[in-house]
Amino acid sequence: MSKLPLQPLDIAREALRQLALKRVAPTPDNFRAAYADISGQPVGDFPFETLTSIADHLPRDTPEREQLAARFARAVESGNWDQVREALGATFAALSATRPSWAELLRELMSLLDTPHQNLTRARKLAAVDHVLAANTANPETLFARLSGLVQGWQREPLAERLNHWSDDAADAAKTPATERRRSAEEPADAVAEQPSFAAWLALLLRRGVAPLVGEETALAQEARAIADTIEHDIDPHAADESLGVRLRALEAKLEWAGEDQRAIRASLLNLLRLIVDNIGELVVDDLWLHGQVEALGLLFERPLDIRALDELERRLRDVIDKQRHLKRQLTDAQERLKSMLGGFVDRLVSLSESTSHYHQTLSDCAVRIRGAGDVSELSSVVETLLDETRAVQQTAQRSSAEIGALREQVEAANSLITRLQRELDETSELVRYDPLTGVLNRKGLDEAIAREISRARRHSAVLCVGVLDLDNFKQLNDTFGHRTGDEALRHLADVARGSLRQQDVIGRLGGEEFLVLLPDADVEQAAEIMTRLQRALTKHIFLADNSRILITFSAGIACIGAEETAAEAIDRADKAMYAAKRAGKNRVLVAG
Ligand SMILES: Nc1nc2c(ncn2[C@@H]2O[C@H](COP(=O)(O)OP(=O)(O)OP(=O)(O)O)[C@@H](O)[C@H]2O)c(=O)[nH]1
Repeated sequence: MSKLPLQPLDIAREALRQLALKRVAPTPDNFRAAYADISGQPVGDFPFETLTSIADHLPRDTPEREQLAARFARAVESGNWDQVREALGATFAALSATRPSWAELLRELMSLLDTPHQNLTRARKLAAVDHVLAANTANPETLFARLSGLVQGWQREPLAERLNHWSDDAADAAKTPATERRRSAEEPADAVAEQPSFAAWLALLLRRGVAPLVGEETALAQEARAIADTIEHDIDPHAADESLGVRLRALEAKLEWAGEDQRAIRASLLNLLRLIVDNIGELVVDDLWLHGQVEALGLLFERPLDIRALDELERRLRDVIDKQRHLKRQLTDAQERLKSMLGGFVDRLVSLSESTSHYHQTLSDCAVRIRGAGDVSELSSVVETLLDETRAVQQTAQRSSAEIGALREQVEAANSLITRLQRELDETSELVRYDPLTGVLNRKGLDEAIAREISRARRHSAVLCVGVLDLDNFKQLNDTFGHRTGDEALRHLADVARGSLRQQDVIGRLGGEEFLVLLPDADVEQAAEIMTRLQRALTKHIFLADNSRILITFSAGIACIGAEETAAEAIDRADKAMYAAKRAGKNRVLVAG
């Protein structure tokens, strides 16, 4: 009778028994040697180390993967190629079975788009899909992986409590008698509770959408709420209701008129604002900073207006007004001083001309007296008069010249004081929110923007990332081309950033060649892509200095502000990632751990 070949499990058991009998420690090497001895396969031929390292790196994030990885590890440990082959076969079979098809992926994506999530709005989900599609057109495999990642992320998101999410009104409306009447005998009760009726939606739209939009206290809002009441309590939405239709049509017509009025008012207000800004531009003659601000205001008008743009407009206008007020005070002071100096000057001139005209008169009198003089004694009295008068005129002239000299010194001192104050105001610019060199926010402006964006993100349960960006080898650029070119390079970076960042992103200068970017509604991956796009933009818009083309690069670190984290902590993490990017060879973007 032929002996059956031993099974791997039997061999393994026997190998362990042998080791125990021989009192040899059951280390992996000793076990493999015993196993090989019993199975008759030589040890040296089998790449234990390589395969063990592969087994160690297999993913174990799901129970199924854990099982597959354990099976592969056991096969490697057995040193048996057949088992390894089988384990690999099983792994591949499981992989192809678990990967969904494109159709399945898209179906799941669309279904998740419409699923209400606690922390994700539909708009944000659509924006994420849009972003993934835009960034991965070239490679279908990457696109598949990124979309799958998105789907898996959404699947992990907590669901919104549907009725709360739709609002209490919708929940109430869904349970109105009208809805109850619609419920058919075989329809499960909770299906109706789950899905508010069309009427409930319409009522919600009127109450929560239309009424606040037209102003809560207006007659239009009252009418919208009254129709919502009717829909919720009195009307069977399936029955055609004439009077409701008439009221809705009337409301629609009034809304259209109100909309036109509001559009006209908005356009007039914008025109007024533009006029004011243009006017400020005309008034400001020689202040570079103010000119820059007014230009920036003009540019803001070019963009589609949203609440962020209006915020920015308001802040810049306030800065301009503050600065103008400050300058105006200084100019008024200086004017007053000049006026009083000129007054003194004119007084001196008047007294000088008075004394000289008196002198001229005396000279003519003396000439008459000289012509008519009968003796020397008469002449000597004339000479004495002449000498006295000449001395008096000389003294007045000397006094006037000394006083005019002093006045001139005072005017010069006042002038240089004004120039110094003006320069200090521009240089420190801590009074305002913008960096005078680059036009982006300064630290003060950044602090305000961070506070604003954090509260906005927390209000909307949205993500907010920060990026710290530091120009590479800037000292070398300064040393080679001069400080002025260095300044131009900073300005160039700010200009390119303004063109490349999204409208909602905010950039500010932390100091020197270091900048901070706030990236609302972007997760770390999107934030890193936005910064990488800025790097590419810098290679497209090359910096020109003295006919040299200089490639400006930067290193950046990204961090998303955690729910329990302060902005300073996140910026600190981004800063560390930026330094890691420098150490890793510069010109790269790293995400903070
Ligand atoms: N032109 C100009 N230079 C500045 C300004 N602020 C700081 N700097 C210069 O920026 C340089 C920064 O040098 P480093 O800190 O050594 O940085 P780096 O040369 O960019 O080196 P890495 O950061 O390691 O790539 C210094 O020479 C500063 O004098 C500025 O407003 N204008």
